[in-house]
Amino acid sequence: MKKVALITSGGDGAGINAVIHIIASHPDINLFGFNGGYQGILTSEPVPLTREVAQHQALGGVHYVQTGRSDLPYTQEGRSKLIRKLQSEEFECLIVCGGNGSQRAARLLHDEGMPTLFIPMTVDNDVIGSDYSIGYDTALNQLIQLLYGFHDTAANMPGRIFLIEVLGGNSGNLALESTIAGAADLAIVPEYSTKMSDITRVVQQKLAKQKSLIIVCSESAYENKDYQSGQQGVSFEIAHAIEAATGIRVRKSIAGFYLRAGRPSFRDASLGAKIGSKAAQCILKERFGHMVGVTGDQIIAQAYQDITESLITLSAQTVEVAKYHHQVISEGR
Ligand SMILES: Nc1ncnc2c1ncn2[C@@H]1O[C@H](COP(=O)(O)OP(=O)(O)OP(=O)(O)O)[C@@H](O)[C@H]1O
Ligand SMILES: O=P(O)(O)OC[C@H]1O[C@](O)(CO)[C@@H](O)[C@@H]1O
Repeated sequence: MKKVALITSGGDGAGINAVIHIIASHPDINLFGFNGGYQGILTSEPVPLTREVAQHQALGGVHYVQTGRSDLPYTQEGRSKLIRKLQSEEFECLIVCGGNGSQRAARLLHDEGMPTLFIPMTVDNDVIGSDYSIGYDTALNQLIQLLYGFHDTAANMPGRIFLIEVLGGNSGNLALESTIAGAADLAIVPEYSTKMSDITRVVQQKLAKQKSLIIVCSESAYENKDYQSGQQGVSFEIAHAIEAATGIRVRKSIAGFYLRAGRPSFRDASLGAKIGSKAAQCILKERFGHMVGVTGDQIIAQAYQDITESLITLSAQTVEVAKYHHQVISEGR
């Protein structure tokens, strides 16, 4: 029997229960969850995640274990405390599910003596070395539902400008993908121009040809690139500039945290089950120090040392489509 600990860390992501359900159901794995991310390893009691506990909640929107953010793993002292605690309870491995920050911490812990496995889970879809992170597709599905509504009201009351700010951290993934799938008119993303003069110029060009506009902006689309993680409200600055340039009041909406929640989409549930299965295999083979992520349509266990720190980019094909339909501002840079 393998005694294994699991945390979720960073923001929540629909579909992670599908991962955990498969691992928890394995007869040779004794799985325990700590609530509250890394900090929870020190401050909470391990919760047994058995087949019985996991049953019927694989598609649930409430995680088997609660997630969290903490400063603990940033210091050597904090990491040593975590390792001592996990080793004193004879855990053979710690599974960390989270975004790229959690990924860094999982690797540090592994390098410092606590075997870890990492599973990408974030609506930002910006984990290094994985094409996909659990939760991303569900968030996009939530966004497209929202865009149905914007199209309807825009058609019912022409002449309006709608601006929707979305989560995504430093990545424009959510904003750009929802723009092209949701037939929005413009995406304002940190990877492309966020200069107010470019934005207002493109808005005016578009308004010369159409009555209403649906614009999606990423929460990090600040003109001066001065975005702090989790900060919201850039849409108010952008709206102000558009109003000054066009004289049209901008109808603003922030598509906030519900994007991270809800029942998983088919893609998240399906990839979740497959990632869970691959993670279980890694545990049984004691193949630790790996990320169980997605490359193309394959679930791959990749050794940490083979994951190169690289700039996370938007999908080239998405960018090509967005540029072709003038849905992203590439001029002015
Ligand atoms: N550079 C780092 N070194 C050590 N630990 C880190 C580092 N970055 C993040 N962590 C740990 O991982 C936790 C989660 O990181 P972070 O808040 O960046 O979210 P994330 O994993 O990137 O997920 P999300 O995409 O949902 O924000 C932090 O609270 C901290 O405990
Ligand atoms: O929930 P918090 O801690 O405010 O974090 C918000 C951040 O988390 C994310 O939702 C990722 O989980 C980012 O898109 C966002 O910037």
